This record gives sequence, C-alpha cells and structure tokens, in this order.
Amino acid sequence: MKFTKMQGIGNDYVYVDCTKTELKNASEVAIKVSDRHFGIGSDGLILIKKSDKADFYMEMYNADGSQGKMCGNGIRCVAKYVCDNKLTDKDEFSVETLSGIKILKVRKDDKGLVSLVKVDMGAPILEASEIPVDVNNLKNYSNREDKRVIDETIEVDGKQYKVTCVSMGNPHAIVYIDNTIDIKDFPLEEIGPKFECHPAFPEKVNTEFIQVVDNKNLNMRVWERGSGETLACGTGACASLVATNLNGLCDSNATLHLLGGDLNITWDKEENTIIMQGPATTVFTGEIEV
Ligand SMILES: N[C@@H](CCC[C@H](N)C(=O)O)C(=O)O
Repeated sequence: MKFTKMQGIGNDYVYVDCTKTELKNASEVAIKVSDRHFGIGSDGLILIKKSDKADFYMEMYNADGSQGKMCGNGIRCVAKYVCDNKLTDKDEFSVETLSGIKILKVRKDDKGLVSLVKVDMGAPILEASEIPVDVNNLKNYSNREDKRVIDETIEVDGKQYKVTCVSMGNPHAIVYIDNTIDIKDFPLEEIGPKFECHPAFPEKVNTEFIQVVDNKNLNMRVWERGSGETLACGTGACASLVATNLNGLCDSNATLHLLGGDLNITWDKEENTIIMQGPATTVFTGEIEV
C-alpha cells in the first residue's frame, strides 16, 4: 500500500489515495499503520476517495480502527494532498464526509504547494440528543427547555465537573481547568478515558480540557475517542470555541493553542457556521505491506 504520512499541527494520519484503487479492511489497516512501534505511527488512517456529490470524499479511522465522522486536521491535509498531487487544480473545492460536505480554500507557497487551509466546518450542533448526550446521566440537568448541555454538572470517577457539549459532526465535551497550573501538568491520561467511556456519552466522546487565557486565546489539551491523547483536534478546537463563547468566556473569534500548534477559529453567527484556519504538512511518503 502506497501512503503519505501528513500532519496538521501534530495530529498525524496516514493518507491513502483511493481515487483509483480500493483498500479492503480499512479498520484493520488503521490499527496496523497507527502503531507507533510496529507500524508507521499515527493517530489513524484517512482514505481519499471519489465522491458523486462533491470533489472528493474523506473516510477517516481512529487508531483503534473505529470510524470517525469528521476530522478537522485531517480534512486540511486532504486539501494539501489533492492539490500537491495534482488531483485537482482548483483552489476552492468540496469534500464529502460522514457529517456532510465541507468547503475548503487553500493558500499556496511560492513553490505552488499548499501551506494554509481554510475550512467551512458548518453549523455546530447543540441539542443533547443529536450530539448525542444522555442527559439522564448528568447531575441535575437544568437546560430542559432548550435541550442544550451548557455548563452542566457531570460526575466522573467520583468528582464533579462542569461540562458543555457540542457536536461538529462528532461529539465533544468541553471542560474548563484551573488557569494557575501548567496545562502540560494536567493528568489527561488518567481523566480522559473516564470521560470517553462515561454513560452520558452513548457514542463515546472527545474531551477538550480548556484554559481561558483571555477572550481571544484559549489553551487546549484533548483526549480523542478512539485515539487517546493527540497533539491537536480540529473539530475539538471548533467545539471549544463554540462552548467557550456560549459560556460568555471568549469572543466569536479566537486562537486555540494546542500542544502541536495554533488554530484560528471563527463562529460566523450570521451564517451560523464555523470557519477553521490552519496549516497542513507532508511528513513523508512510503509503501507498507498490509
Ligand atoms: N483529530 C480529529 C478528530 C478525529 C475523530 C475523533 N477522534 C472522533 O472519533 O470523533 C480532528 O482534527 O477533528
């Protein structure tokens, strides 16, 4: 299997061009290639396919072989892949995903290679049942009128946290952490898996731990369902901007500082859509037996 390893602010996936060939057992291949000791090493696998509704189709798998409906850092790398490998000559095109069709715009460097990608990520989903969140597993759920999960109480491993939930096509739980600690010292490996498998999240959840620096800057660490800690999560950054704005803690445009780099996120409230902008990088290409 020919592949290209790419990363978007450190969230790395193995990309396979399936526009002309088919890959069988994608879920098993995802587990194999993602292994950082016995495989290529990645947070998962992304297949680039043809679409009859858009210019391309993105199919993504987490490191444990589970399928994700959307991947923010992945879709920027798909944009770089299709442009740099001349599968399209357009600077603006569409990519179909399991969570709908996204519109992407690329910026190229002086060698004609894509360096920055802007993605219209669509509208955030806030209704609990659509995220999905089982509100019966929250403590004293209070937003029954609008059915959103904003600043609600959840008990995880005997400790109570305030949580806000948003879907960007995939489910996210956003939790605010103490600003006085260094975010790198937060015990993510211990707490992340407990949120991921909490009964409030019937399809599991990606959890973002946020420190509000000021109304234009947020620090973020993420525990992704199916992949564990990653250096960044694009959909997670979008969901965190929405959650933090709904809690009145940041502007509708802010920079998210993740372990692997920064993303600029805007909630265009007139259009009710989220715009994500960030880099995409090719690491290396190769061939592996699968
Ligand atoms: N890293 C991604 C999200 C990948 C999918 C996620 N783990 C899920 O299962 O929902 C991103 O950049 O958005």
